[in-house]
Amino acid sequence: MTGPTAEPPVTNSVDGNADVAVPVVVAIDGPAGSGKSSVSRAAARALGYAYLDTGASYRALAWNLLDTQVDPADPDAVIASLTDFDFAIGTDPEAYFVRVGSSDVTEAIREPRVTGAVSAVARIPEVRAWLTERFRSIMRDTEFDGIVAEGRDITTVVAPDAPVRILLTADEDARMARRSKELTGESAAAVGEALRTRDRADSRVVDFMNAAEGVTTVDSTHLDFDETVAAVVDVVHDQAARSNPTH
Ligand SMILES: Nc1ncnc2c1ncn2[C@@H]1O[C@H](COP(=O)(O)OP(=O)(O)OP(=O)(O)O)[C@@H](O)[C@H]1O
Ligand SMILES: Nc1ccn([C@@H]2O[C@H](COP(=O)(O)O)[C@@H](O)[C@H]2O)c(=O)n1
Repeated sequence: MTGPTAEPPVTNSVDGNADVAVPVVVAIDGPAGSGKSSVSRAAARALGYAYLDTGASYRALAWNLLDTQVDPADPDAVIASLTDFDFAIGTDPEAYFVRVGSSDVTEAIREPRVTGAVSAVARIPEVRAWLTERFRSIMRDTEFDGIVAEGRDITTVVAPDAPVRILLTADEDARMARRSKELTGESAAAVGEALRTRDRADSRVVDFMNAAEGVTTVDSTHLDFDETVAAVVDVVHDQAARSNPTH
């Protein structure tokens, strides 16, 4: 399927064929609760692009391990599980889903038990390499004119050459308050602690707190949701035009 065209497709001069359109990759990283999933999906919709939630893939793997009673803290067992890990993720921002085998796990992967297990899985290098390959192939094969891919290492590892790279951030108080609003059954203190613990664990593996060279920071601490989406879309328009000045 092809999304509505909001941006002229970028042409590929790398292989010498200036007429081959390649999808524009918009890479977005940031800490937990910074708005990566919700803002990236809304920005993808506004741009007519696909949307790739890489964290959902790590979560799907963690869900599968819990479901099949494999210890997420046992790297050898986790690596062995990849052979049979059959997952699919929807990249149309209007029809997002995550499936493992025939189970729709779109909601289940957000449960605190999965969130609590995912960092252990994500620190295994073989898991990162396996998923990174999947992400690159999804980005390459998209039928949309572009794809907004969000996570922790998209600007630095998965797509360091993306024409648009953004660090989406917000201060810890703002992120905790937004997450608390969503998780009404849990105390603000518990939500805050879970968020801090996960960021601490994840940042031992990749740096998503500081913008790498060439990455534009969008700080949403004092922006509402729509203003944040607009700020991201503005960066895309500026940087895509700069990397493809003929359009
Ligand atoms: N600028 C904003 N103003 C107010 N609320 C926001 C803003 N940006 C995002 N939100 C809200 O903050 C919450 C967290 O956003 P989201 O789940 O997209 O973050 P995330 O970075 O993907 O988190 P995680 O990494 O934990 O999955 C959501 O309820 C979202 O609607
Ligand atoms: N590029 C990424 C994306 C995610 N992770 C790990 O997955 C966890 C869940 O991600 P969310 O964005 O859905 O919160 C996250 O805590 C990381 O452990 C990753 O390592 N790299």
